[in-house]
Amino acid sequence: MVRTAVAFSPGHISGYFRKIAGESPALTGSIGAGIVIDEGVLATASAAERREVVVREVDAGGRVRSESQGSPPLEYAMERLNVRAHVETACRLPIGAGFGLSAAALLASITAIDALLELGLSRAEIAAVAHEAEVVHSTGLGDVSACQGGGIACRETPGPGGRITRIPSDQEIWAVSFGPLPTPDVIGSAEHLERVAAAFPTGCPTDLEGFFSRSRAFAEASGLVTADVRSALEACDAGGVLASMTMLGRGVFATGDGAREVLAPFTEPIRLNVAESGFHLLEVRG
Ligand SMILES: Nc1ncnc2c1ncn2[C@@H]1O[C@H](COP(=O)(O)OP(=O)(O)OP(=O)(O)O)[C@@H](O)[C@H]1O
Ligand SMILES: CC(C)(CO)[C@@H](O)C(=O)[O-]
Repeated sequence: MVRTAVAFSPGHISGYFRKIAGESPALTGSIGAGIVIDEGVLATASAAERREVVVREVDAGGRVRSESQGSPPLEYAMERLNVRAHVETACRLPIGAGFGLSAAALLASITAIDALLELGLSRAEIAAVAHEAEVVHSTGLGDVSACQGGGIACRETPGPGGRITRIPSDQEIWAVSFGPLPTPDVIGSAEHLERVAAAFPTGCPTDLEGFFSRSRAFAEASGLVTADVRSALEACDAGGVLASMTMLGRGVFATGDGAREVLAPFTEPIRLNVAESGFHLLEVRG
């Protein structure tokens, strides 16, 4: 039997953020808040002579919807750790749509590689490598920090070692995705970042409602709302449903009575729960 290690990381819906530029990738990141979600990325690692990554999007029944080879941030992380492995990732949520899947893929894959090759990395070391890969590849700023634990996570200082407060919640979250909004296009643009910085709300939320109100105010002031997102937000407002835009994706997330019904005419809503915990190893076989 081929020896494999399997790990999971939750994804993260960012509600609002502000880039904090430091002198190195480790000191660069974002502050802000988001929801760590129970859907994310499952990574399976096995021994290989080369660095190989297979990325799969699967449906609820586990059937493969799309498959591609390679993941630049993940190959960067393997290079940084000076290891070679074959990694397969699987996710049910769409990639690039604001569910923080690049961070989840990194955290799950590095955790699996660490167990497979018995590298002895601590959680903080796994998060540090994942965060560096995100920053270097402009695929995320605060998602790795958030996915170290569960809840509604408010990042008060940048980086995975930063100060984070977490509020647990058993409220269902409903999300719709109209398509990707490439993260590098936004976090690599000085103009977007200036507007995002000016839109940043003060203080950490103390409950889900406070998180939604801050996220929505940010989305409106950020200039990032697209026409399709606007239509869904207006429908939520008309139905008295708390909602905001997934950062960074062309999508909307909502909560409370009627959220599913209000979003259903746009496209099939996805049901999510607030995650109880962060990335973790599931098993080592063989
Ligand atoms: N499931 C995955 N498995 C492996 N690599 C991934 C995965 N998801 C994303 N990546 C890598 O991250 C890169 C950038 O992804 P991107 O930031 O657009 O996606 P995302 O993290 O889902 O979106 P967002 O940051 O907006 O939430 C992809 O080109 C890919 O290389
Ligand atoms: C930049 C970002 C919105 C991309 O998902 C996220 O990493 C964050 O909140 O910092």
